[in-house]
Amino acid sequence: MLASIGLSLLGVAFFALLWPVIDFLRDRRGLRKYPVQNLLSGVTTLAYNWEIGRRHKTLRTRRLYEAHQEKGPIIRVAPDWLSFGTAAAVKDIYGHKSPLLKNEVYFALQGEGQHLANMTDKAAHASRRHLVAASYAPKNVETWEPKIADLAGVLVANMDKLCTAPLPKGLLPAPRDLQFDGSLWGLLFGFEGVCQIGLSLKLGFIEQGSDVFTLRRPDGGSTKINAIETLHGYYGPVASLIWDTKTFSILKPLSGIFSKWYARGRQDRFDAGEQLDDLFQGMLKDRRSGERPDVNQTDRIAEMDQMFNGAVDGTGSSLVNTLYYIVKHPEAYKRVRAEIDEALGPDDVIAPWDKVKNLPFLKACIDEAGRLAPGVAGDLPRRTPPGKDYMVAGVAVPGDTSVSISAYTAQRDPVIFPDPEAFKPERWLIKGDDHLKKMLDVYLVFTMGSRMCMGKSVTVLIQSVYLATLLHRYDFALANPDWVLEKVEFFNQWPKSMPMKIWRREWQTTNGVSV
Ligand code: HEM
Repeated sequence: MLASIGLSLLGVAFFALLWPVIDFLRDRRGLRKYPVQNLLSGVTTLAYNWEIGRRHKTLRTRRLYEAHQEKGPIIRVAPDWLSFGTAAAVKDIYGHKSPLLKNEVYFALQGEGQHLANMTDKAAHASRRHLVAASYAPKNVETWEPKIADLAGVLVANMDKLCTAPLPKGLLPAPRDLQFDGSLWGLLFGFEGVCQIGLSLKLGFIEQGSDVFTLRRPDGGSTKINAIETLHGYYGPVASLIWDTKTFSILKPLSGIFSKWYARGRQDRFDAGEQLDDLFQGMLKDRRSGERPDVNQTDRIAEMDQMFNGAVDGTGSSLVNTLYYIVKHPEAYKRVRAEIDEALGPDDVIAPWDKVKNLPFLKACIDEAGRLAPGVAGDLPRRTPPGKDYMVAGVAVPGDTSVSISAYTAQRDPVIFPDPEAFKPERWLIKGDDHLKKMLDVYLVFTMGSRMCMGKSVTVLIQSVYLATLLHRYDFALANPDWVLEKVEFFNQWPKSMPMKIWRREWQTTNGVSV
């Protein structure tokens, strides 16, 4: 009896292992002609999980980019998934007119509720987007700015304490002077800034200089957590497992665990009659009709999950990367500083939005840092419509196949971005032809089309105020000119520590007194 059960199990296991190989050999989709990313990419999606999860000295998006350089413009990254390597694919996959839907990975990401980024039904997505559009509208910057200005004030008070003596020209900072961790403060500011605009949630990260937060548990008790560390600890395994949508279900019960607690706190404030001007408010009370909208609490929790992922990570890592590239490139540093100094007076301690919202070179630095190091680095797979071929970059892709091009790769296409590895903010300021349009047409940091990021105005405000405030008041130096910022990448890119020397600039105030 036992022997026959054993044999049956062996048979099932053998078939389960063999079937993908048979399927690969049958090649019903005709994808075998494309080079594979690794030996198993044509056979099992686990090959993709492996690429995400494995430790390697080169980051995953970089490896994929290099694989495209070596193997060609189309690579099979999973049995039914093609990765593209030329910017020509961007519009076909993500553009306004693209009929492609998000692929099944986004289904897998749906826990009990759905958020905008993982909704796959077009009508439901359009209706949710319409509902929250008024909350995200750029005109709300006026209500968001005081929150960010207050935060920047606390930041400055802390930065002043980290300042060391000015660095004499031509010298390197002493190791003991590398007091400012540009990654830590950037991530903290991004997280706190987004939470204040999104949820009116004051975390106290900038006051305390750490991500420790006390969560109120549903049972009335409280738990201290390292918020950023905890989220990254969760999203690391998620990003590695999610692609194998069946295996991922074991992690699903964990999704939303913290968002539930944050959402409860926000809901309590609403129930107590507080009318807060934040992004969450629109899901509690329709900003147009004043009615209670058709969004349940599980969906609100899901929206928060999305915020604690791309929104805080994207903003935090942009702050870190832009400061890194500026400080590393003396010419850009000088130019952006001159631009900021011209816009702000010596008495402007916190950069007012009104004075920094139209600084072309600062904006170019942010865009260029995003081009080289997109915070949301992972592939955003879309599915071709079933039953017919779909053209991507001039190539017929069979129906019901996943396709993607990572922002990291698209934004290094040398046809659109000559000298692609160089940090050249000035490329965004070239005038006179359709050069800028060509670059924007393939700029994928926020993706594009109907699924484009809704939080761009939020993050642009946070980034402009943070960077202009810091660059106006302080000087920075990395350990040495060759120092390189390291990162961890799962789905988003997380910068590792960036020790810098920080010191107060000296300049003349209007009444001639040096401050
Ligand atoms: C530099 C910062 C940011 C980056 C790089 C970024 C990037 C992205 C990307 C790539 C997507 C598309 C995801 C996909 O297709 O799977 C997205 C969607 C989204 N982002 Fe952002 N994001 C940033 C900041 C924010 C902020 C601050 C918020 C809100 C507070 C936000 C809210 C959203 C929402 C709601 C969506 C879903 C849009 C939809 O599918 O309709 N993002 N973001």
